[in-house]
Amino acid sequence: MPSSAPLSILVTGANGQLGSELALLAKQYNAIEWFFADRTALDLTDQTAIAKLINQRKPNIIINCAAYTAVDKAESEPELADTINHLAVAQLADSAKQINACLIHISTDYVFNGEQCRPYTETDNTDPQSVYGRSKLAGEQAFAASGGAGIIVRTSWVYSAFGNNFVRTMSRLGRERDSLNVVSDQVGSPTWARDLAQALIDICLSGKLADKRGDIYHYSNEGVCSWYDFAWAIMQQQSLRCALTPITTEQYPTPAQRPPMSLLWKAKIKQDFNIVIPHWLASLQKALPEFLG
Ligand SMILES: NC(=O)C1=CN([C@@H]2O[C@H](COP(=O)(O)OP(=O)(O)OC[C@H]3O[C@@H](n4cnc5c(N)ncnc54)[C@H](OP(=O)(O)O)[C@@H]3O)[C@@H](O)[C@H]2O)C=CC1
Ligand SMILES: Cc1cn([C@H]2C[C@H](O)[C@@H](COP(=O)(O)OP(=O)(O)O[C@H]3O[C@@H](C)C(=O)[C@@H](O)[C@H]3O)O2)c(=O)[nH]c1=O
Ligand SMILES: [Mg+2]
Repeated sequence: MPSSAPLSILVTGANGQLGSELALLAKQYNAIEWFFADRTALDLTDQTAIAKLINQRKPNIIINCAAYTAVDKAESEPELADTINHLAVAQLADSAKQINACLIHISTDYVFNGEQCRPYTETDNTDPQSVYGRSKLAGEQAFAASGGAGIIVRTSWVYSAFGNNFVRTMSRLGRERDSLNVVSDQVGSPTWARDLAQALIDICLSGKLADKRGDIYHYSNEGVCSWYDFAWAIMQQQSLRCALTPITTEQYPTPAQRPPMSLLWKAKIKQDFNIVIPHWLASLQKALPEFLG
Protein backbone atom coordinates (compact mmCIF):
# COMPACT_ATOMS: atom_id res chain seq x y z
CA MET A 1 0.00 0.00 0.00
CA PRO A 2 1.44 3.41 -0.93
CA SER A 3 1.53 5.76 2.05
CA SER A 4 -0.34 8.97 1.37
CA ALA A 5 1.60 12.21 1.91
CA PRO A 6 0.24 14.64 4.48
CA LEU A 7 -1.95 17.49 3.30
CA SER A 8 0.23 20.57 2.86
CA ILE A 9 -1.07 24.12 3.10
CA LEU A 10 0.74 27.36 2.26
CA VAL A 11 -0.67 30.51 3.88
CA THR A 12 0.26 33.94 2.50
CA GLY A 13 -0.07 37.11 4.56
CA ALA A 14 0.82 35.10 7.66
CA ASN A 15 1.17 38.18 9.88
CA GLY A 16 -2.26 39.60 9.08
CA GLN A 17 -5.43 39.02 11.10
CA LEU A 18 -6.60 35.94 9.24
CA GLY A 19 -3.10 34.56 8.70
CA SER A 20 -2.35 34.86 12.42
CA GLU A 21 -5.61 33.16 13.41
CA LEU A 22 -4.85 30.31 11.00
CA ALA A 23 -1.39 29.97 12.55
CA LEU A 24 -2.96 29.75 15.99
CA LEU A 25 -5.47 27.06 14.96
CA ALA A 26 -2.82 25.20 12.94
CA LYS A 27 -1.29 24.00 16.23
CA GLN A 28 -4.35 21.75 16.63
CA TYR A 29 -3.85 20.23 13.18
CA ASN A 30 -0.48 18.51 13.36
CA ALA A 31 -1.32 16.09 10.59
CA ILE A 32 -1.28 19.01 8.17
CA GLU A 33 2.06 20.28 6.90
CA TRP A 34 1.76 24.05 7.28
CA PHE A 35 3.90 26.73 5.72
CA PHE A 36 3.20 30.28 6.83
CA ALA A 37 4.67 32.94 4.56
CA ASP A 38 4.76 36.50 5.81
CA ARG A 39 5.77 39.44 3.63
CA THR A 40 9.49 38.63 4.13
CA ALA A 41 9.05 35.04 2.97
CA LEU A 42 6.78 36.04 0.09
CA ASP A 43 6.39 39.59 -1.19
CA LEU A 44 3.32 39.61 -3.40
CA THR A 45 4.61 42.52 -5.45
CA ASP A 46 7.27 40.11 -6.75
CA GLN A 47 5.63 37.86 -9.39
CA THR A 48 8.76 35.74 -9.84
CA ALA A 49 8.96 35.10 -6.09
CA ILE A 50 5.34 33.86 -6.07
CA ALA A 51 5.96 31.35 -8.85
CA LYS A 52 9.26 30.26 -7.31
CA LEU A 53 7.93 29.63 -3.80
CA ILE A 54 4.90 27.70 -5.01
CA ASN A 55 7.06 25.56 -7.26
CA GLN A 56 9.52 24.88 -4.48
CA ARG A 57 6.98 24.06 -1.80
CA LYS A 58 4.39 22.38 -4.00
CA PRO A 59 1.57 22.70 -1.45
CA ASN A 60 -1.76 20.96 -1.97
CA ILE A 61 -3.62 24.10 -0.95
CA ILE A 62 -2.73 27.81 -0.90
CA ILE A 63 -4.76 30.13 1.32
CA ASN A 64 -4.21 33.70 0.18
CA CYS A 65 -4.63 35.88 3.26
CA ALA A 66 -2.32 38.63 2.02
CA ALA A 67 -3.95 41.77 0.74
CA TYR A 68 -3.76 45.51 0.56
CA THR A 69 -6.52 46.29 3.10
CA ALA A 70 -6.15 50.02 3.80
CA VAL A 71 -9.48 51.04 2.27
CA ASP A 72 -9.04 54.84 2.41
CA LYS A 73 -5.32 54.86 1.59
CA ALA A 74 -6.02 52.72 -1.49
CA GLU A 75 -7.81 55.70 -3.06
CA SER A 76 -4.41 57.39 -3.43
CA GLU A 77 -2.42 54.18 -4.10
CA PRO A 78 -4.51 52.42 -6.76
CA GLU A 79 -1.54 50.82 -8.52
CA LEU A 80 -0.13 49.22 -5.38
CA ALA A 81 -3.60 48.00 -4.37
CA ASP A 82 -4.04 46.49 -7.84
CA THR A 83 -0.61 44.86 -7.80
CA ILE A 84 -1.32 43.06 -4.52
CA ASN A 85 -5.07 42.43 -4.73
CA HIS A 86 -5.26 41.63 -8.44
CA LEU A 87 -1.99 40.92 -10.26
CA ALA A 88 -0.55 38.83 -7.42
CA VAL A 89 -3.75 36.77 -7.30
CA ALA A 90 -3.46 36.10 -11.05
CA GLN A 91 0.08 34.82 -10.48
CA LEU A 92 -0.94 32.75 -7.44
CA ALA A 93 -3.77 31.18 -9.44
CA ASP A 94 -1.53 30.37 -12.42
CA SER A 95 1.25 28.96 -10.26
CA ALA A 96 -1.24 26.91 -8.24
CA LYS A 97 -2.77 25.52 -11.42
CA GLN A 98 0.62 24.46 -12.76
CA ILE A 99 1.24 22.20 -9.77
CA ASN A 100 -2.42 21.11 -9.43
CA ALA A 101 -2.81 22.90 -6.12
CA CYS A 102 -6.10 24.39 -4.92
CA LEU A 103 -6.34 28.08 -4.13
CA ILE A 104 -8.54 29.57 -1.43
CA HIS A 105 -8.67 33.27 -2.12
CA ILE A 106 -10.25 35.71 0.33
CA SER A 107 -12.35 38.59 -0.97
CA THR A 108 -14.69 41.22 0.39
CA ASP A 109 -18.22 42.58 0.71
CA TYR A 110 -16.81 45.83 -0.76
CA VAL A 111 -17.15 44.29 -4.25
CA PHE A 112 -20.83 45.29 -3.95
CA ASN A 113 -22.27 48.80 -4.24
CA GLY A 114 -24.49 48.22 -1.22
CA GLU A 115 -27.65 49.54 -2.85
CA GLN A 116 -29.52 46.22 -2.60
CA CYS A 117 -32.35 45.78 -0.06
CA ARG A 118 -31.61 42.12 0.76
CA PRO A 119 -28.42 40.24 1.60
CA TYR A 120 -26.07 39.60 -1.33
CA THR A 121 -25.85 36.08 -2.72
CA GLU A 122 -22.80 34.82 -4.60
CA THR A 123 -24.53 35.42 -7.95
CA ASP A 124 -25.63 39.00 -7.32
CA ASN A 125 -24.06 41.67 -9.50
CA THR A 126 -20.84 43.24 -8.27
CA ASP A 127 -20.26 46.96 -8.56
CA PRO A 128 -17.42 48.11 -6.31
CA GLN A 129 -17.38 51.78 -5.35
CA SER A 130 -13.81 52.02 -4.05
CA VAL A 131 -10.30 51.39 -5.35
CA TYR A 132 -9.94 48.61 -2.77
CA GLY A 133 -13.22 46.99 -3.88
CA ARG A 134 -12.30 47.21 -7.56
CA SER A 135 -8.85 45.71 -6.95
CA LYS A 136 -10.38 42.83 -4.96
CA LEU A 137 -12.96 42.17 -7.68
CA ALA A 138 -10.20 42.13 -10.30
CA GLY A 139 -8.41 39.53 -8.15
CA GLU A 140 -11.53 37.36 -8.04
CA GLN A 141 -11.94 37.61 -11.80
CA ALA A 142 -8.29 36.74 -12.45
CA PHE A 143 -8.62 33.59 -10.36
CA ALA A 144 -11.84 32.59 -12.12
CA ALA A 145 -10.23 33.23 -15.53
CA SER A 146 -7.28 30.97 -14.68
CA GLY A 147 -9.60 27.98 -14.55
CA GLY A 148 -7.63 26.67 -11.57
CA ALA A 149 -9.10 24.67 -8.70
CA GLY A 150 -10.36 26.17 -5.47
CA ILE A 151 -12.72 28.79 -4.15
CA ILE A 152 -13.14 32.48 -3.41
CA VAL A 153 -14.49 33.31 0.05
CA ARG A 154 -15.96 36.78 0.44
CA THR A 155 -16.12 38.02 3.99
CA SER A 156 -16.83 41.30 5.80
CA TRP A 157 -15.83 43.53 8.71
CA VAL A 158 -13.03 41.24 9.92
CA TYR A 159 -11.47 41.72 13.34
CA SER A 160 -9.02 39.85 15.54
CA ALA A 161 -6.80 40.61 18.51
CA PHE A 162 -3.96 40.17 16.01
CA GLY A 163 -4.02 43.39 14.06
CA ASN A 164 -5.70 46.70 13.55
CA ASN A 165 -9.43 46.78 13.09
CA PHE A 166 -12.65 48.48 14.15
CA VAL A 167 -12.80 46.62 17.49
CA ARG A 168 -9.30 47.77 18.44
CA THR A 169 -9.98 51.34 17.28
CA MET A 170 -13.27 51.59 19.20
CA SER A 171 -11.75 49.99 22.32
CA ARG A 172 -8.95 52.58 22.29
CA LEU A 173 -11.22 55.55 21.54
CA GLY A 174 -13.71 54.33 24.14
CA ARG A 175 -10.99 54.65 26.79
CA GLU A 176 -9.67 57.99 25.53
CA ARG A 177 -12.90 59.85 24.84
CA ASP A 178 -16.16 60.70 26.59
CA SER A 179 -18.14 60.63 23.38
CA LEU A 180 -17.85 59.39 19.82
CA ASN A 181 -19.82 59.66 16.58
CA VAL A 182 -20.27 56.45 14.59
CA VAL A 183 -22.06 55.90 11.29
CA SER A 184 -25.34 54.04 11.65
CA ASP A 185 -26.45 54.00 8.00
CA GLN A 186 -23.94 51.34 6.90
CA VAL A 187 -25.07 47.85 7.88
CA GLY A 188 -23.31 44.51 7.57
CA SER A 189 -21.97 41.65 9.65
CA PRO A 190 -18.75 41.59 11.65
CA THR A 191 -16.53 38.53 11.32
CA TRP A 192 -14.15 37.24 13.97
CA ALA A 193 -11.11 36.08 12.00
CA ARG A 194 -10.88 33.00 14.29
CA ASP A 195 -14.28 31.77 13.09
CA LEU A 196 -13.36 32.31 9.46
CA ALA A 197 -10.00 30.58 9.96
CA GLN A 198 -11.78 27.55 11.44
CA ALA A 199 -14.22 27.47 8.53
CA LEU A 200 -11.31 27.57 6.07
CA ILE A 201 -9.59 24.64 7.80
CA ASP A 202 -12.85 22.67 7.72
CA ILE A 203 -13.08 23.43 4.00
CA CYS A 204 -9.47 22.30 3.43
CA LEU A 205 -10.28 19.01 5.17
CA SER A 206 -13.58 18.50 3.33
CA GLY A 207 -11.91 16.95 0.30
CA LYS A 208 -14.25 18.98 -1.92
CA LEU A 209 -11.91 21.80 -2.99
CA ALA A 210 -10.40 20.10 -6.01
CA ASP A 211 -13.84 19.93 -7.66
CA LYS A 212 -14.37 23.70 -7.46
CA ARG A 213 -13.17 26.17 -10.09
CA GLY A 214 -13.02 29.57 -8.45
CA ASP A 215 -16.55 29.12 -7.07
CA ILE A 216 -17.61 31.98 -4.85
CA TYR A 217 -18.76 31.53 -1.23
CA HIS A 218 -19.93 34.11 1.31
CA TYR A 219 -18.88 33.95 4.95
CA SER A 220 -19.39 36.37 7.83
CA ASN A 221 -20.66 35.89 11.35
CA GLU A 222 -24.45 35.58 11.64
CA GLY A 223 -26.62 38.54 12.52
CA VAL A 224 -26.80 42.12 11.34
CA CYS A 225 -25.61 45.44 12.70
CA SER A 226 -24.51 48.94 11.75
CA TRP A 227 -21.04 50.21 12.60
CA TYR A 228 -22.80 52.18 15.37
CA ASP A 229 -24.42 49.01 16.80
CA PHE A 230 -21.06 47.24 16.57
CA ALA A 231 -19.35 50.10 18.42
CA TRP A 232 -22.14 50.07 21.00
CA ALA A 233 -21.58 46.37 21.70
CA ILE A 234 -17.79 46.87 21.88
CA MET A 235 -18.29 49.60 24.52
CA GLN A 236 -20.98 47.74 26.43
CA GLN A 237 -19.07 44.45 26.61
CA GLN A 238 -16.07 46.25 28.14
CA SER A 239 -18.14 48.60 30.35
CA LEU A 240 -16.58 51.61 28.61
CA ARG A 241 -18.38 54.82 29.48
CA CYS A 242 -18.16 56.52 26.11
CA ALA A 243 -21.38 58.06 24.80
CA LEU A 244 -22.05 57.07 21.21
CA THR A 245 -24.01 59.19 18.76
CA PRO A 246 -25.33 57.62 15.56
CA ILE A 247 -24.44 59.69 12.49
CA THR A 248 -24.87 59.44 8.73
CA THR A 249 -22.15 58.56 6.23
CA GLU A 250 -22.40 62.14 5.01
CA GLN A 251 -21.42 63.34 8.47
CA TYR A 252 -18.27 61.16 8.45
CA PRO A 253 -16.53 61.91 5.15
CA THR A 254 -13.84 59.43 4.10
CA PRO A 255 -11.74 59.16 0.90
CA ALA A 256 -13.31 55.77 0.01
CA GLN A 257 -17.00 55.15 -0.50
CA ARG A 258 -18.33 52.19 1.52
CA PRO A 259 -21.43 50.09 0.77
CA PRO A 260 -24.47 51.15 2.86
CA MET A 261 -25.71 47.53 2.98
CA SER A 262 -23.18 44.73 2.64
CA LEU A 263 -24.90 41.73 4.21
CA LEU A 264 -23.73 38.43 2.74
CA TRP A 265 -26.16 35.52 2.31
CA LYS A 266 -24.32 32.44 3.58
CA ALA A 267 -26.57 29.47 2.77
CA LYS A 268 -24.16 28.11 0.13
CA ILE A 269 -21.09 27.73 2.35
CA LYS A 270 -23.20 26.28 5.19
CA GLN A 271 -24.78 23.74 2.88
CA ASP A 272 -21.79 22.74 0.74
CA PHE A 273 -19.27 22.46 3.58
CA ASN A 274 -21.48 21.81 6.65
CA ILE A 275 -20.29 24.97 8.33
CA VAL A 276 -21.98 26.26 11.47
CA ILE A 277 -21.62 30.02 11.84
CA PRO A 278 -21.71 31.79 15.23
CA HIS A 279 -23.63 35.02 15.83
CA TRP A 280 -21.41 38.13 15.71
CA LEU A 281 -22.19 39.11 19.31
CA ALA A 282 -21.31 35.66 20.68
CA SER A 283 -18.00 35.80 18.83
CA LEU A 284 -17.29 39.36 19.95
CA GLN A 285 -17.79 38.23 23.55
CA LYS A 286 -15.27 35.43 23.06
CA ALA A 287 -12.77 37.61 21.22
CA LEU A 288 -12.72 40.70 23.44
CA PRO A 289 -10.75 39.24 26.38
CA GLU A 290 -7.91 38.61 23.93
CA PHE A 291 -7.76 42.34 23.14
CA LEU A 292 -6.93 43.29 26.72
CA GLY A 293 -3.33 42.12 26.67
N1 LIG B 1 -9.95 43.27 7.32
C1 LIG B 1 -11.22 43.21 6.91
O1 LIG B 1 -12.11 43.85 7.48
C2 LIG B 1 -11.60 42.37 5.74
C3 LIG B 1 -10.66 41.66 5.03
N2 LIG B 1 -11.05 40.96 3.92
C4 LIG B 1 -10.06 40.20 3.18
O2 LIG B 1 -9.61 39.16 4.02
C5 LIG B 1 -8.24 38.86 3.75
C6 LIG B 1 -7.46 38.89 5.04
O3 LIG B 1 -7.60 40.18 5.61
P1 LIG B 1 -6.93 40.58 7.01
O4 LIG B 1 -6.26 39.42 7.61
O5 LIG B 1 -7.94 41.33 7.76
O6 LIG B 1 -5.85 41.63 6.47
P2 LIG B 1 -4.63 42.27 7.22
O7 LIG B 1 -4.50 43.65 6.70
O8 LIG B 1 -4.71 42.02 8.68
O9 LIG B 1 -3.43 41.38 6.68
C7 LIG B 1 -3.02 41.44 5.38
C8 LIG B 1 -1.63 40.88 5.29
O10 LIG B 1 -1.19 41.03 3.95
C9 LIG B 1 0.15 41.35 4.00
N3 LIG B 1 0.62 42.04 2.80
C10 LIG B 1 0.30 43.26 2.36
N4 LIG B 1 1.03 43.55 1.27
C11 LIG B 1 1.80 42.49 1.02
C12 LIG B 1 2.77 42.17 0.05
N5 LIG B 1 3.11 43.05 -0.90
N6 LIG B 1 3.37 40.97 0.10
C13 LIG B 1 3.06 40.09 1.06
N7 LIG B 1 2.18 40.33 2.02
C14 LIG B 1 1.54 41.51 2.01
C15 LIG B 1 0.33 42.26 5.20
O11 LIG B 1 1.67 42.21 5.58
P3 LIG B 1 2.29 43.14 6.71
O12 LIG B 1 1.78 42.54 7.99
O13 LIG B 1 3.75 42.97 6.54
O14 LIG B 1 1.78 44.50 6.44
C16 LIG B 1 -0.62 41.63 6.18
O15 LIG B 1 0.05 40.71 7.02
C17 LIG B 1 -7.80 39.87 2.70
O16 LIG B 1 -7.94 39.29 1.44
C18 LIG B 1 -8.82 40.99 2.82
O17 LIG B 1 -8.99 41.69 1.60
C19 LIG B 1 -12.35 40.88 3.51
C20 LIG B 1 -13.32 41.55 4.19
C21 LIG B 1 -13.04 42.31 5.39
C1 LIG C 1 -13.02 55.36 13.56
C2 LIG C 1 -14.44 55.63 13.15
C3 LIG C 1 -14.97 55.05 12.01
N1 LIG C 1 -16.24 55.31 11.65
C4 LIG C 1 -16.82 54.63 10.47
C5 LIG C 1 -16.06 54.79 9.16
C6 LIG C 1 -16.55 53.60 8.38
O1 LIG C 1 -17.77 53.90 7.74
C7 LIG C 1 -16.78 52.57 9.45
C8 LIG C 1 -15.73 51.48 9.52
O2 LIG C 1 -14.46 52.06 9.46
P1 LIG C 1 -13.14 51.23 9.23
O3 LIG C 1 -12.15 52.13 8.57
O4 LIG C 1 -12.74 50.59 10.51
O5 LIG C 1 -13.60 50.09 8.32
P2 LIG C 1 -13.09 49.67 6.87
O6 LIG C 1 -11.62 49.82 6.81
O7 LIG C 1 -13.91 50.27 5.82
O8 LIG C 1 -13.43 48.13 6.97
C9 LIG C 1 -13.43 47.38 5.81
O9 LIG C 1 -12.13 46.85 5.63
C10 LIG C 1 -11.98 46.17 4.42
C11 LIG C 1 -10.57 45.61 4.38
C12 LIG C 1 -13.06 45.22 4.12
O10 LIG C 1 -12.89 44.32 3.29
C13 LIG C 1 -14.44 45.48 4.64
O11 LIG C 1 -15.20 44.31 4.81
C14 LIG C 1 -14.45 46.27 5.91
O12 LIG C 1 -14.15 45.49 7.04
O13 LIG C 1 -16.83 53.26 10.70
C15 LIG C 1 -17.05 56.15 12.39
O14 LIG C 1 -18.22 56.40 12.05
N2 LIG C 1 -16.55 56.73 13.53
C16 LIG C 1 -15.26 56.52 13.93
O15 LIG C 1 -14.82 57.11 14.96
MG1 LIG D 1 -9.75 50.02 7.70
